[in-house]
Amino acid sequence: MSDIHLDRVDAEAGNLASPSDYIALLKPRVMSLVVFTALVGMMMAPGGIHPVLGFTALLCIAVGAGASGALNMWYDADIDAIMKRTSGRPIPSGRVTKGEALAFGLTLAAFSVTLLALFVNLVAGLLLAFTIFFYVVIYSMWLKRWTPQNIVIGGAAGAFPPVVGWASVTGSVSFESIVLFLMIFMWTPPHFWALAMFKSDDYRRAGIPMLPVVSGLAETRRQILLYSLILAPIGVLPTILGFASFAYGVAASVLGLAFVILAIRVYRMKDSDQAMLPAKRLFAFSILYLFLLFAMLLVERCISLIGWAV
Ligand code: HEM
Ligand SMILES: CC(C)=CCC/C(C)=C/CC/C(C)=C/COP(=O)(O)OP(=O)(O)O
Repeated sequence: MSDIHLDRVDAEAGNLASPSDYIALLKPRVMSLVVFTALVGMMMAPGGIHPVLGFTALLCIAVGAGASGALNMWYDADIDAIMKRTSGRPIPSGRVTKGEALAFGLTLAAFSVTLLALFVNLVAGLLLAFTIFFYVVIYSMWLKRWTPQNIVIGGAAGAFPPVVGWASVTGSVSFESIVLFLMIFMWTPPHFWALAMFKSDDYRRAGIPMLPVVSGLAETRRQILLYSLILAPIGVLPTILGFASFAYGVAASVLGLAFVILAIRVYRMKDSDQAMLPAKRLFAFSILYLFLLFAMLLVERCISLIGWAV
């Protein structure tokens, strides 16, 4: 029987997809922070945008991010079925066929890019298209299965959303939006490798060359600390470069110090440490860290807009 026929047999065996399965294809929890960073990029851009256009732009970025998640799950269906962490996802569990996920992702990608390009501006539309392409083709189809540096380069896909948000307002890429890109780009390796440390058996079973699988836990711990030491000062760049307040700089410095302290605790872990609490703590803190940095930038921007309006 053909793959598609088998897929259909699975789906008709009582595993029919529900709307929540299609929502799961969008990776909503991961993408929520991605879209938040895009909102901050949009709000920090000079000049402002009509609320309707701003909402449309954010909707397109959210739908585009979801589309990239669905296309990532379509392509990764084989390894997702092998890894415990992902085996319950809609495609490996037979609730959605690969063909349905592919059609769903392509439709959402085409819709979001076209709407953003026509309703907001072409530069933002092209940047969104490139981000989707980078995540689905460059990262998921090529880097992820080829090199232990997969998430370092692939991390660029996750760092583009604030650049797309900024371009939605200005129609261009600026030095400040590149700084926002850098903050996420340098954040991604410690964010992900902390997780990969306690999920390395999954990746080994799936044959994915993640750093802990290829170079071992000691090298992974070393690189987590290295990237964390680079990330901490980059988080303070908005103040250093004059587009955030001194108060933001102090808070970002404290958060960066906390990030480095957690990374040092990971670095000091023993290979025999099965619980891997320091790695789990760093992974959880990495999400809070990025959210707090971008939330502080957003609050500052809103205060300045209100102050300007009053
Ligand atoms: C190549 C870059 C990235 C990789 C390889 C990566 C990898 C992962 C993985 C494997 C998970 C666990 C997800 C799960 O088990 O369902 C995760 C969780 C998460 N990631 Fe990342 N991530 C990346 C970039 C980002 C970016 C750019 C953001 C946001 C700006 C982000 C935000 C999150 C959030 C919020 C979670 C927690 C989701 C949950 O609680 O289920 N990630 N990441
Ligand atoms: C606007 C737009 C297109 C935004 C996309 C932003 C983006 C690329 C975020 C990265 C999210 C992520 C979990 C990557 C890991 O994929 P994985 O396949 O390594 O993770 P998995 O194993 O959990 O599927």
